[in-house]
Amino acid sequence: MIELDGVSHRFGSRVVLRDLDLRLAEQRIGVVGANGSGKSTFARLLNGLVIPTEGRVTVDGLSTRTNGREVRKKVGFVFTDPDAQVVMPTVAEDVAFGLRRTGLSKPEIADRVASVLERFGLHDHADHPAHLLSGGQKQLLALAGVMVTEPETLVCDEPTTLLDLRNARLVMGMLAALPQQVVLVTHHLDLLDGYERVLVFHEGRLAFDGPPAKAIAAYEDLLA
Ligand SMILES: Nc1ncnc2c1ncn2[C@@H]1O[C@H](COP(=O)(O)OP(=O)(O)OP(=O)(O)O)[C@@H](O)[C@H]1O
Repeated sequence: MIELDGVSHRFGSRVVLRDLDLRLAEQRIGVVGANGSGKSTFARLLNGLVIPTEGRVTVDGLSTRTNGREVRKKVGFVFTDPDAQVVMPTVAEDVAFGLRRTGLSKPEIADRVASVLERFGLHDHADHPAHLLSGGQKQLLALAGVMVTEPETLVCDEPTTLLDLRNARLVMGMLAALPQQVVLVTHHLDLLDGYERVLVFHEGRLAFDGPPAKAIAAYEDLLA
């Protein structure tokens, strides 16, 4: 369970998020809002990539400020651009990278990597250079690299923005099938169909918090 208590965040003198008190318990949570409304900053608070200048974020009681490493084991993060995340020469090595400090043996790592590559449809590419994958395959690889660490929550910051329709569907299909909690930041409101809860940000404030249809109506009102 991720909780935010009295959270505000500023970059320099600029307040980009204000007064957030939230408990994120639902399995599928969407995050929408205009450019610059604070969505990415909010997403990054959830696993300690950003530490709030006021208040605290905890994951199962662990503070992102003091327990960043433990928190990041529980909360995985997928960036918009997989090139920010894909770091090793081959597909299999890249997935194994996330397991390097887990104390797992080499055969255990190889097993886990093989099963994740199979699940994400990348098993035929295990020894291929990661940089030669298509955009959609790279995003799947980034997702596989996070999922191999078995996080309880996956935070995705516009993971389909750079993808064509086919690849976006592929990635969304994989996300939809995950048993884990997913927090999805997106500008594509149709992706939030079936989500339990949608947070609408506006100028750094939480302007609406509720089911998708009402959230989308609230978002449209804000933009009108
Ligand atoms: N590292 C940073 N240093 C300074 N200002 C930042 C930094 N990151 C974000 N900001 C500012 O914080 C505000 C919120 O940015 P954020 O990226 O959270 O918004 P967003 O809703 O995700 O936007 P978009 O939809 O364009 O991705 C913006 O005004 C942005 O310029």
